[in-house]
Amino acid sequence: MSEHSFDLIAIGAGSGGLSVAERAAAYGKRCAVVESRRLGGTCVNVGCVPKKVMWFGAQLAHALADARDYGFDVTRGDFDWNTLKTKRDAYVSGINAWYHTYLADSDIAVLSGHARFVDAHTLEVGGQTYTAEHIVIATGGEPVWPDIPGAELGITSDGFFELDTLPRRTAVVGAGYIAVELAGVLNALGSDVSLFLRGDHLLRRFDSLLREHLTEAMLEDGIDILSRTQVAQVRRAADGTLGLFCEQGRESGGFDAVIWAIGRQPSVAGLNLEATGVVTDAAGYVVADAYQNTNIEGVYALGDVTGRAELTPVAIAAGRRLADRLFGGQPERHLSYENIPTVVFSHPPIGTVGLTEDEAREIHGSAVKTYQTSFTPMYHAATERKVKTAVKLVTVGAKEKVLGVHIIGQGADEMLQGFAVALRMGATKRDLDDTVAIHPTSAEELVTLR
Ligand SMILES: Cc1cc2nc3c(=O)[nH]c(=O)nc-3n(C[C@H](O)[C@H](O)[C@H](O)COP(=O)(O)OP(=O)(O)OC[C@H]3O[C@@H](n4cnc5c(N)ncnc54)[C@H](O)[C@@H]3O)c2cc1C
Ligand SMILES: NC(=O)c1ccc[n+]([C@@H]2O[C@H](COP(=O)([O-])OP(=O)(O)OC[C@H]3O[C@@H](n4cnc5c(N)ncnc54)[C@H](O)[C@@H]3O)[C@@H](O)[C@H]2O)c1
Repeated sequence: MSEHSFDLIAIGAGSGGLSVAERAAAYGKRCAVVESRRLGGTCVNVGCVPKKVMWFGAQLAHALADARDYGFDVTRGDFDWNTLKTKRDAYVSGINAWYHTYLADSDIAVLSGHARFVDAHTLEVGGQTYTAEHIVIATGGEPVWPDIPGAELGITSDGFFELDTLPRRTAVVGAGYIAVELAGVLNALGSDVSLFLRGDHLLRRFDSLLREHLTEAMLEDGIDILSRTQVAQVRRAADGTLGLFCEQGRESGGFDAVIWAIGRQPSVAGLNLEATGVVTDAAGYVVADAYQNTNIEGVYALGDVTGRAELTPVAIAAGRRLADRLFGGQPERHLSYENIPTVVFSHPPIGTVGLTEDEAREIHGSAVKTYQTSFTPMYHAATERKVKTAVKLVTVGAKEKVLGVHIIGQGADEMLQGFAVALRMGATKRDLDDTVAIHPTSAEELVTLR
């Protein structure tokens, strides 16, 4: 095999591309990843990792507010954005560097540059051609910018991670994961945040219990939530601040930053997919079947570029399973996209897996039974600030098989994983009831629901 010929090339060294190449290499295959930017992709550089560091900072800000109630003589004092940003960026750079060493140690070639298909088995990167029997499109996605006058005055989540100072006033536009998470972080760290929703609710696809509790908590934290407000224009005022002009005639000014969090789109520009005949859908996502096959033999797609459950562990799981299937003698191995647990790192966090109540009722009608409770967790017994926790179980049939577990509240992020295992194994309400509670915790409410 020449140095330009591989068993497998992954385009994109993000969660998906790295995992498929890593697993394929473990089977003794000759692999390469192509990356035009930094190793690690969205999650490591402008996604989960730096976001979670900021979320920890925000959690600490909330804890500082509670500390006096626990007897500590502390005042909030100044917050130095630069300290947090510098430590966060150093942590991310450390992961980038670790990947370089790890890939070299794993005998996985890194081809730096933008990949462009020449044909289904040939790529051009930096003027050089490379061939592989198997090519995996794992190019991920990028933020959507609105097509309105003044859009360029705002930033996206990528720009959020470049901010050198904490904006005094921030407008966040959107209602999904990113809008909710960034609004929560900025607010906790001291920015005056307004959240502009196009529709009525944030996190539209989530269970209503989660939506309602989060809205209440965000309002309580001082975030201004403007629903049914479609931003039509951004203008810079004479004092340098930004103003939003909305279709509904509303105007809102004085912002130091406007963050577009209105969704993401697949990164397929410049890939020259036409040379392969690989089919994309109307939104540009690469169409892949349950086995990550595209319509062209030897070309696969996984992760965000396929538009399904855009989460890091999903891209990783799809990549590993694809390598197991191609090289590990497991011809049926593939990822089930059902019952994928997910956490929104809001304040408080949300953990959710399975069907929402509305989805379950649509499928199973009156066979659905739900259990729910809402309470003030013990942590807040001593604090003036009260943030509620709420849980809901969605079950079906006489055996009350659990179809959905929905949690919002302190610790929900760490609570969910085990319940996701139970749901995957087909747990019933009785199984939860028969599990002895852990006391005193919030999680015990899920095994004591009546
Ligand atoms: C702000 C934010 C927060 C998030 N938080 C979470 C979270 O908490 N938990 C979670 O599970 N998920 C989170 N996600 C989602 C997660 O980051 C993605 O689902 C995950 O990174 C997808 O992995 P991927 O491999 O499909 O794509 P990516 O990680 O996007 O990797 C694709 C890579 O391909 C490269 N590339 C693209 N085109 C080419 C080309 N033609 N040639 C060479 N290289 C190319 C890109 O530079 C990129 O590095 C978050 C996302 C964002 C934006
Ligand atoms: N904690 C996590 O795991 C996490 C965190 C961040 C992102 N992600 C992943 O990344 C994906 C993308 O996140 P996202 O927040 O960009 O997308 P999203 O799809 O979750 O939300 C996009 C939001 O923008 C709104 N919107 C769309 N066009 C608009 C417009 N013109 N004006 C106003 N609002 C508009 C939509 O109604 C929606 O609420 C998520 O779906 C998720 O899979 C995961």
